[in-house]
Amino acid sequence: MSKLLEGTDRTEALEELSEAGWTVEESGNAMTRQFKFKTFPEALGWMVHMGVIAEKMNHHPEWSNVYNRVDVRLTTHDAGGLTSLDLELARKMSQ
Ligand SMILES: C[C@H](O)[C@H](O)[C@H]1CNC2=NC(N)=NC(=O)C2=N1
Repeated sequence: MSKLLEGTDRTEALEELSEAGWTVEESGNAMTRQFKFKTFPEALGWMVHMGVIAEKMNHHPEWSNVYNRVDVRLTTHDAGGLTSLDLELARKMSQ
């Protein structure tokens, strides 16, 4: 099971991801970002693409889609907070 992020590793990683548009929830246990696409098919295609990646990682986002928007929340349920898996998936989503 992945360990919770702590200390400077956590601080530096979350600073990097905040520059990529991610926001850490008040609890500190999850991070969120909204993705906007030109069309619904584009948003759906991105979800399918990221869904394959998430399944390969065995680490799955909490997400919702409205037309061309996808709202994503990342947290590691098994650990009860943010781990390196959340960072890895956030980086892949942010490419
Ligand atoms: C049994 C299975 O490995 C676990 O439930 C995996 C699946 N995907 C997961 N995704 C996320 N975000 N957190 C988890 O703890 C998690 N655990």
